[in-house]
Amino acid sequence: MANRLPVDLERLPDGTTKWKRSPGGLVTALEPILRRNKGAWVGWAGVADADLDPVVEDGLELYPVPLSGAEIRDYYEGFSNATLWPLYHDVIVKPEYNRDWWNAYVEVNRRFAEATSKAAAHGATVWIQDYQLQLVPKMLRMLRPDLTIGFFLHIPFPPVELFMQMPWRTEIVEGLLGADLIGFHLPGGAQNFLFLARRLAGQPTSRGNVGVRSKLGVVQVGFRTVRVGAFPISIDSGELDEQSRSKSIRDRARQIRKELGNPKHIMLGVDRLDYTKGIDVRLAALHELLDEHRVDPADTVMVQLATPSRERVDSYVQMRDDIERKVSRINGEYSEVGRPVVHYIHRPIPREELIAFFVAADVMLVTPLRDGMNLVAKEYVACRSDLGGALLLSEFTGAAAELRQAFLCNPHDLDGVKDAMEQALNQPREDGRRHMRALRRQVLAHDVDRWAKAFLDALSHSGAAGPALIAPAEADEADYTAEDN
Ligand SMILES: O=P(O)(O)OC[C@H]1O[C@H](O[C@H]2O[C@H](CO)[C@@H](O)[C@H](O)[C@H]2O)[C@H](O)[C@@H](O)[C@@H]1O
Ligand SMILES: Nc1ccn([C@@H]2O[C@H](COP(=O)(O)OP(=O)(O)O)[C@@H](O)[C@H]2O)c(=O)n1
Repeated sequence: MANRLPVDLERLPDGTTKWKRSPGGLVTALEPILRRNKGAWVGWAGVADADLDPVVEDGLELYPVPLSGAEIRDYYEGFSNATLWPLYHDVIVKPEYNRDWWNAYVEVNRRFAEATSKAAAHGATVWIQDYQLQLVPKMLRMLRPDLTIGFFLHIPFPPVELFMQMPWRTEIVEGLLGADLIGFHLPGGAQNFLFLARRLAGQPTSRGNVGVRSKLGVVQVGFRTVRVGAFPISIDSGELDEQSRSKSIRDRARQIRKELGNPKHIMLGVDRLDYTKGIDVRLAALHELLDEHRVDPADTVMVQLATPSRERVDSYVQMRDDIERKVSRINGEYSEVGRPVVHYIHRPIPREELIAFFVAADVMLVTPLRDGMNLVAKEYVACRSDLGGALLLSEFTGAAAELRQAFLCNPHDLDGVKDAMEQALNQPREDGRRHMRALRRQVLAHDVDRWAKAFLDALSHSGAAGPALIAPAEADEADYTAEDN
């Protein structure tokens, strides 16, 4: 179950409807998993007031949950994306704490819990995805104690000092504790959560370090044991590797280079248009490198593919204006007629076209100020069987914990980003091949199947379905406390 179905319903001008792929990495990651495992997907169809019966679409069983226009405003755009999203992403913009939005969040979470309670067979396993649905685990457990419930958070779980701003912090922690297993991308998020479970919910927890896909943390909630772990998500890397080797993609990649004027260097950004992604940072870096004659506008091109996202949320409206102003300033100062330095596309791009761009690009720009994982970084690597290309990667992405051979940068340090960009543009070919080989080893070995298997194996060994992985009795008495620290 996730806020969005893997497809959005599109209403066409002639009154008919069709389904189209919905945006974001959560769908990229989960769609192939569900397809292979024959599960049902409960979620919103992406438009207001679509009260639809369950459907089978392209082999996937979908259970649409309706949202009214007011709920989209208050639950989705409001509490999910103007409160939780900025709070969990280091308060890059100021989170808004609005009581009406909170009430809508509770109400919609209840609707998701009820819809799932009706759809799930006796004793089924339910996997709840992401920050929009943090109250569902507890609500669903109350409705259906027979279920095994997992929860995975796709965005960062914030440091305790920031989470404590949340007026409904205890309700959220208690909501999550309804699950048998709570997964985060990184051990740090799991550890932040364990601290809050002690501090806010007053539950005893384990104190040792959480590992990656190992050494789960434990929260004792009455007679129930809730496990907490780190499971970095990934992509269907084998499939992408294969697709990117096809003749049609190779031909299209060559054609893209030609259409861009066969420049010496193509830099590429691929993101939802979101202030967390640091699109402004890479544009500022490029602008200064051009000013300092460290990048030559005659032989370098940047392409920014930006999927429209959350377009009615104020901070997104402002950010779009800022990005578009930066793009036109660079082009105004450095482009020639018919040869822009920055190509900016604010539309969704077909999947095959995107893969061809990955194959064509010499430097991939991934510069978020904060990102739970960032699947684009992994997709680029999976598409480079030729061992060409370079990845510029922000340290503040989940992906940076695994992709250590990238050109890592701190997006808050503009000089550092500029240096890393320049190095990536000019790296010697043999060094590039060595780095890309190592990156590919990581991404191809740790694919999305492995992620899902690690999570679901841990879930099947927990809660209603089996014995504790770390039995409370095994833990040192001193490891358990309900007091603050
Ligand atoms: O549904 P939207 O509001 O249009 O947003 C799209 C999705 O964005 C977020 O994706 C995250 O999940 C990725 C996969 O785990 C991860 O790589 C990335 O760092 C996250 O930002 C969001 O978490 C999803 O719920 C949204 O559907
Ligand atoms: N213009 C774009 C931008 C991203 N995407 C896809 O959207 C997903 C983004 O995932 P992500 O984990 O990097 O970031 P979020 O958008 O989930 O925060 C990737 O699978 C991209 O390939 C796209 O299809 N078209």
